[in-house]
Amino acid sequence: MSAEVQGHRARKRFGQNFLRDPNIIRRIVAAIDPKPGEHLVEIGPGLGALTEPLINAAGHLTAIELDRDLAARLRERFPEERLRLIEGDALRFDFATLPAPLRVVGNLPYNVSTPLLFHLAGYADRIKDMTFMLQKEVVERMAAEPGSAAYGRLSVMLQLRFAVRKCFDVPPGAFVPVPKVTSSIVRLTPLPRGRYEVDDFPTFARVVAAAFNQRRKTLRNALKALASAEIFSRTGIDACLRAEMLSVADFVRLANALSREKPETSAD
Ligand SMILES: C[S@@+](CC[C@H](N)C(=O)[O-])C[C@H]1O[C@@H](n2cnc3c(N)ncnc32)[C@H](O)[C@@H]1O
Repeated sequence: MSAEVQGHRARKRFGQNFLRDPNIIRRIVAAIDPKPGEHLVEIGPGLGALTEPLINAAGHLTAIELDRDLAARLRERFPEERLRLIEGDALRFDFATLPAPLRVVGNLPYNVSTPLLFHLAGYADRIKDMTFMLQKEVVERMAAEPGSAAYGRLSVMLQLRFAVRKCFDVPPGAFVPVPKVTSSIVRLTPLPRGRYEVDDFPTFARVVAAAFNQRRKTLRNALKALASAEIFSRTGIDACLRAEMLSVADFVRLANALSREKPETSAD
């Protein structure tokens, strides 16, 4: 049976685990360090454990909540001039409609955390930073370096645009209902413009996905359908390596060589 928290029945399908440990809440808010006048947006405010101290520090907050009951409660609790509440799915929300630079925060619903991170990565230009609580294992994959077992598609796709830093772990007992796994706080800060120049993003995404889809294979085999031997020799990337040995810069080089090789599509 699902747990009842402050008169609300926690919904598993919305990934609801509410923070209840005041020390952890204080540490998260201190890690975010909100300043008056900053544009903060919280994803999944829930019962407002982070929302209230964030509003107190920043003066105003935008929040996106999918659960109608929780949205109604938040509307009752906070006046509109303090909380702009958007009732809807953060996965479909156009973050370009909010003022930049944005500081994005949240104890994310774990069931949609990866697609949410990919969605938000598309707005990196408008983001000052993002501070999230996620499953520890996901945070380790986000921050992983080449050569480690945790390094994969998520690491490369996020590190293309952000510096990723794990802040601290949060034990299951800090939440109600108590989750099965440990969580971590992670900070993502957009990299300076021009750090990596990707010619064609879909090609980059395709190469990274294909390389890690068969991560035990060599690049030659995993990318058989995409990259010729000539591409490897031109980029100086050893085709006998596995994907996990390639840095983000290597993937960018490989993808750019491939997109430049594509036949020009004629206009007529
Ligand atoms: C892990 S709970 C965190 C709640 C609260 N921030 C806390 O720390 O106690 C995740 C919250 O995200 C909401 N949520 C789930 N999926 C969502 C989505 N796609 N868009 C926006 N909010 C979502 C849930 O209803 C829930 O309130």
